[in-house]
Amino acid sequence: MQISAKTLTDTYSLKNGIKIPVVGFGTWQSNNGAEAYNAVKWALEAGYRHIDTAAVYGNEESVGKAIRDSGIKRDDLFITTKLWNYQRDSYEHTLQAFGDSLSRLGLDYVDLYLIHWPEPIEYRDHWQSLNDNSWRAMEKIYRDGGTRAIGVSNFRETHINELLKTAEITPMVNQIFLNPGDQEKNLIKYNQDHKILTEAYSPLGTGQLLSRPDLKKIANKHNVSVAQILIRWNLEKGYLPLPKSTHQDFIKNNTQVFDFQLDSDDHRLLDQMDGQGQQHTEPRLHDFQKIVPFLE
Ligand SMILES: NC(=O)C1=CN([C@@H]2O[C@H](COP(=O)(O)OP(=O)(O)OC[C@H]3O[C@@H](n4cnc5c(N)ncnc54)[C@H](OP(=O)(O)O)[C@@H]3O)[C@@H](O)[C@H]2O)C=CC1
Ligand SMILES: O=C1CO[C@H](CO)[C@@H](O)[C@@H]1O
Repeated sequence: MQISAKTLTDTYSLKNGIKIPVVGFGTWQSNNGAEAYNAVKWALEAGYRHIDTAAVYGNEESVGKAIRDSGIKRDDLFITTKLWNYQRDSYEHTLQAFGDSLSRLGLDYVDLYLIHWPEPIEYRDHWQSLNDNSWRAMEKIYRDGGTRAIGVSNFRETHINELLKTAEITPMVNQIFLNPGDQEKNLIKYNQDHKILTEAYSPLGTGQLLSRPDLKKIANKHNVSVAQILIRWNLEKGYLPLPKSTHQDFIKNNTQVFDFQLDSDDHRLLDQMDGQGQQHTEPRLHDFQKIVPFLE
């Protein structure tokens, strides 16, 4: 399918008019230090201008340093970070968590700030009020210019419906697990109806989709990699993929998604993959407490 984007710097528009580059670079499981630093450095060299991180990834310092060292004008970059569960038991803690993320990144503002998960296990019995409090703080951060857009991640229809009952500013983005194996058609329609841009996390299924023979067949037909097919599928659907890699050759390969297009046979095969393989799941939060000591 033809798409209007021709490069990584082409953009979608959020409902508040802010432009967001059509592909973002993922950084989960890129360790703070040389790994995350080099990955972001290579991504920026390869042409990415949109970087996705999160407090819980533990790498905001290295991500921020690579951004600052790149010499690229801040205005030309789009940086997302996310509010982690443990830091959002109150309005004040959300404000504090945001300030901590900004200092770790070494930036004056971010472009997008997301609530990372709607229903942290510990707060399950009162997730509505938890989200209301965090969202009020997100609105303040937005109004104060700390972020150019606000949104949510892993929210289902019910979570957004609840949020909309009290929100003064409505979410601009919903970042969800999305790839041909889990196509989330209803949630995407809901996002579209509410002018919420859908961002696709784990577009390569955290690497698990890359060895599928049916995808390899499509990739071979176009003489590209499976990763390129999956990123291109997202773009042709109008979503915003966030592929991650720590290898310079993969990082470059994943940018080359504008010189070929999927045909109707490919789309039919890709559509049939819905529901096959890994599906959206909620993590056990305790696992993350151990790996990110500064958030405990
Ligand atoms: N909001 C949320 O709750 C979540 C958000 N995310 C965001 O989405 C991003 C992407 O999702 P993620 O689950 O990390 O993984 P992806 O689906 O992007 O897959 C990444 C894996 O694919 C490998 N890979 C990447 N490109 C290639 C290639 N061209 N050839 C071969 N292998 C390749 C990587 O290898 P290697 O790294 O070794 O190079 C890595 O193992 C995250 O990094 C994060 O920013 C992810 C999960 C949850
Ligand atoms: O962004 C994230 C990285 O992946 C984790 C899943 O294992 C998520 O919990 C988290 O939201």
